[in-house]
Amino acid sequence: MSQYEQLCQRIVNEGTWLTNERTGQKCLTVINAELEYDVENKSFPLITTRKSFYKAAIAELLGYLRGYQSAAEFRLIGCNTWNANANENQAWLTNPHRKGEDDMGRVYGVQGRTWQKPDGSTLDQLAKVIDNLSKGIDDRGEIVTFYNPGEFDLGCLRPCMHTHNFSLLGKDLYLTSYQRSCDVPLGLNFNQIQVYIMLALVAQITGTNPKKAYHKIVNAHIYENQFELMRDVQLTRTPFPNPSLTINPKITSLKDLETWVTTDDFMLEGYEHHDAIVYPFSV
Ligand SMILES: Nc1nc(=O)c2c([nH]1)NC[C@@H]1CN(c3ccc(C(=O)N[C@@H](CCC(=O)O)C(=O)O)cc3)CN21
Ligand SMILES: O=c1ccn([C@H]2C[C@H](O)[C@@H](COP(=O)(O)O)O2)c(=O)[nH]1
Repeated sequence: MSQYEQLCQRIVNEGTWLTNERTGQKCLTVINAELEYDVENKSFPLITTRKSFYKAAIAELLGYLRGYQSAAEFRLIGCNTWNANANENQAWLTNPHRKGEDDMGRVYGVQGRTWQKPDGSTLDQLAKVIDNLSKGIDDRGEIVTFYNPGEFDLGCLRPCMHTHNFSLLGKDLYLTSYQRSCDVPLGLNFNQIQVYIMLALVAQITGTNPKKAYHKIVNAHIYENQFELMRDVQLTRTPFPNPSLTINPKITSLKDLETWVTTDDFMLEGYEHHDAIVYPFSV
């Protein structure tokens, strides 16, 4: 079993059923999961016990790095994951801060690229980190955080994977990413790809060597309408070895990421997988 399936099995064996008020669903839940990705050896953590639509996960990350605020911008680059939270969640639809169709509000990349300061100016957390790492500097606060409790009412959802903390040891780059809440059948399929690529990409554009990425999850859950598919279908399958991912070496700056990079600049080799499983999504 790979670490992903081990976590799924642990939830099935040891989880506690909790009712989630926001979605009205019960979730089988465990607390504290720690995953590790070997970026140095290009072992790409892609789910193999079902087909992964990994390009959408890469597009979602690109949208965060660009500071997108609209589900329409995400759709244009091949990612449909924000349509429901932007347009179908009742609490957000009636929120006076919502700026109309597809607006997600001040979530994720909006915080990462334009954190509002008290004087009315904004702070670009990602640019600061990339600038420092490019100069070989780690001030022990190379952090990009999307978690801004003072602005939760300005966004459609609180960020789940909320903080990325980089560390430099000489030329070697590490990443520790923190996630408060994880939909293991759907969200984690995307989030593990994103943590891996976040380290690989930032290393590439800062001229450092990617080593390991550490992914720390607090609340890891399976929704009740996903449970049987997970236990009786996905967990009965044997995983294939991890595929490997190559990133276009022409990507060398944050500007490149903001302007011309697409999901075609991420090339996958050796992806063997079982059939697709369509898990229900709770808004
Ligand atoms: N309940 C819930 N779970 C999540 O994982 C989640 C949210 N809400 N809200 C915000 C984002 C949106 N995310 C999503 C949303 C949908 C898929 C999804 O449907 N994935 C499909 C394939 C999607 C495709 O074809 O592009 C899958 O089978 O993995 C994944 C992540 C992750 N986040
Ligand atoms: O990147 C993401 C974004 C969201 N999720 C999941 C985790 C939860 O199931 C929902 C968010 O609901 P909250 O009530 O705000 O916790 O979305 C994810 O796994 N990964």
